[in-house]
Amino acid sequence: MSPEKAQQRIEELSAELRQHNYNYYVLAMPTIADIDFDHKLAELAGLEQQFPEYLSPDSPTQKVGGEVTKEFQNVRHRWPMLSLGNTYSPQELVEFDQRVRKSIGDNFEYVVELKFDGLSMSLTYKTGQLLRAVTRGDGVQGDDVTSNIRTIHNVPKKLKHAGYPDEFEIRGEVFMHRKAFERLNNERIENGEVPYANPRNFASGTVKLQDSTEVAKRPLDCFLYGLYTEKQLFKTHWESLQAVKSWGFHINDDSKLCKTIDEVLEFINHWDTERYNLSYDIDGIVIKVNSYAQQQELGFTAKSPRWAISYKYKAERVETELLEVTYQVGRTGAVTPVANLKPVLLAGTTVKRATLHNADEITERLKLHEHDTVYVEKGGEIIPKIISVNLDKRKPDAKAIKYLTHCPVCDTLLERKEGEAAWYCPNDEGCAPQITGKMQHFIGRKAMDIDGLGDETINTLYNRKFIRHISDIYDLHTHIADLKQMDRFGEQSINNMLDGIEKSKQMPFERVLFGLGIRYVGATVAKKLAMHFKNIDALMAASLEELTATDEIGERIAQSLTEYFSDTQHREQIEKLRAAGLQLVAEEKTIELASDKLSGKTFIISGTFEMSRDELKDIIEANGGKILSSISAKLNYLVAGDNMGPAKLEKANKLNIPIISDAELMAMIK
Ligand SMILES: NC(=O)c1ccc[n+]([C@@H]2O[C@H](COP(=O)([O-])OP(=O)(O)OC[C@H]3O[C@@H](n4cnc5c(N)ncnc54)[C@H](O)[C@@H]3O)[C@@H](O)[C@H]2O)c1
Ligand SMILES: [Zn+2]
Repeated sequence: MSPEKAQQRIEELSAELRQHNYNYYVLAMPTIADIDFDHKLAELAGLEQQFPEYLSPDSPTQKVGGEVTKEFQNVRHRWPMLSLGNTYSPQELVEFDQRVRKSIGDNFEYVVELKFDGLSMSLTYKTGQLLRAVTRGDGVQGDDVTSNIRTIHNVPKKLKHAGYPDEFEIRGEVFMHRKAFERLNNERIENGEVPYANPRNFASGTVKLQDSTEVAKRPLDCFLYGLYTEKQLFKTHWESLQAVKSWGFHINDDSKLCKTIDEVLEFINHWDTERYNLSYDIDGIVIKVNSYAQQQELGFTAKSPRWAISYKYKAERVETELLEVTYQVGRTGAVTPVANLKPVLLAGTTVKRATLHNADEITERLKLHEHDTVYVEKGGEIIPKIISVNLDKRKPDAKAIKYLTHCPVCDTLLERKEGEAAWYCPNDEGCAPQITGKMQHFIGRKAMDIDGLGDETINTLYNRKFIRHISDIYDLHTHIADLKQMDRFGEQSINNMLDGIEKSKQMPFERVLFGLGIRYVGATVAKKLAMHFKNIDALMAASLEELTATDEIGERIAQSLTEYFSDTQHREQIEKLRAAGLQLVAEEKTIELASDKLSGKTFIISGTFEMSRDELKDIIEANGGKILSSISAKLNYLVAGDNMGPAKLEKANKLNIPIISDAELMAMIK
């Protein structure tokens, strides 16, 4: 390769890899497979070695790929958080072993550990208490995400046993178990949100959330695997692992001491198949020289230690033919493309379909053509994914696949909102899968929970034209004679169904609100809205500003609500539900603590608490206190929770305003 060509390719690869780093670390939405990323990185490293004059100090080969964000306070790491060299080939592991032997001789051991597929976290403890949790960031500085990490059950907030140093840092991996991932991702799909591709991305996206009460709802776990102390306490990594375990840290028990590289390879072989039996994803094995003295002798490169390496498993990948792309319309009207494949065996199961997520996946990322030969991969995920197209096998006259312009069911022109990935069918009152989907959502367990009425019955009743709208469910009792004529619909089942429907009229307002299926209004949001606005009329009358001023309601939800309520058909539905006797007013919570103990006092509530801010506000007002809208000299108390903005804190300090916790507030009214 000529130097000009090399320089050009180096620049090209660097730019591309930087973009992938951003997608992966910052957005938690990577667009290429790890193995392809690693191949490109290896290609770049090779070129830089051959043409060192073009090696830039900020090349992706020289720096950890992540970055810090503006949303969190940035903290400098006491010890840089580096990456790990990696390989997919056993031969290269043998070469790694030879390099180590050349440097430190033959008298050493390895510790082999599972490589958990999550995001790395540095925890600092002082006098046995968790002081700080920081992401790796760019390796030099990370984001302070302490209040989010505090929600993780397996991260000790306070250590029980003595023996630990006064201050130390411990590093580990934060991850999400596959089961939790599936459950939460399905909820996202139900709420019309973009699902995450795998548990790693979900964990990574969660740790970066601004709201730790939301983080608390998404179960994360954490394995610790590295102790850092000012004074060296142990001679080996293995000893330190045993010690931190006795201090109360969650360490993984599958780690092993190995004397030879053959033992290491055996461990790798064992976990190649055994990993599918774990409840979480691993993407490889980490091999570390055990002795700290020998680690020091080996030292570091700019980006990773020379005393460790990771062996990464190739995700199982097969080639097959794309038969056709079909489309599903969900209850929110989102149109989801699905790739129908020529059946092929992959990781023990026959694969016939793969997710395509959205239009960009077809026309931008994969640029799919009719009858393309595609590579399908199944990582930890359940639903396989098309990784790329084998261009060599594309027929020259193959036509590019175009995304639909019209709804596959009702033929309405599809719409896409700015900044959103999905196309929607806007015909929500006339498009069959949207109508039945909405009714199925309404009767679902988390909404009206109607006994005796299931998804299949909804379909049948819809096809028989008994129900077209949610409100029609409450008219079913007028059709008993007709219902009895239906196949497999006996008197008993009809009675059960009507009983269930009657009972649902007592479901609280928040459930009804969730049941309406307004886009982005999940169960939690519905609860917040019900608590804040108290009844449907106040909610329907609320302006965008009033909505966004509500605890945890952002622009996107507010917009969706105003749009929903501006539709006359939706308003008619609500009136019918009201006439049927459903609960459209929140139950008044009796606040037993009511008193005048706070009368004449003013408060501002900031940050997140165990109870919602609205609940706290109600308690303050019920006891005679007043809520102010901004910090001024008139303010008596700032009630501060987790994650309060630094600006507010600074202002309160400047004005010398007492900052109290929710517990202190409760003590004031006792
Ligand atoms: N697909 C993409 O777009 C994309 C983009 C950037 C990076 N990546 C992937 O990420 C890799 C680079 O990421 P990286 O720099 O975090 O390196 P890495 O993931 O290859 O290895 C380092 C990390 O491993 C983790 N780890 C898990 N178990 C561990 C254990 N037992 N001991 C020590 N560390 C352990 C730690 O978080 C550590 O930071 C690339 O090789 C690539 O596969 C993919
Ligand atoms: Zn439609």
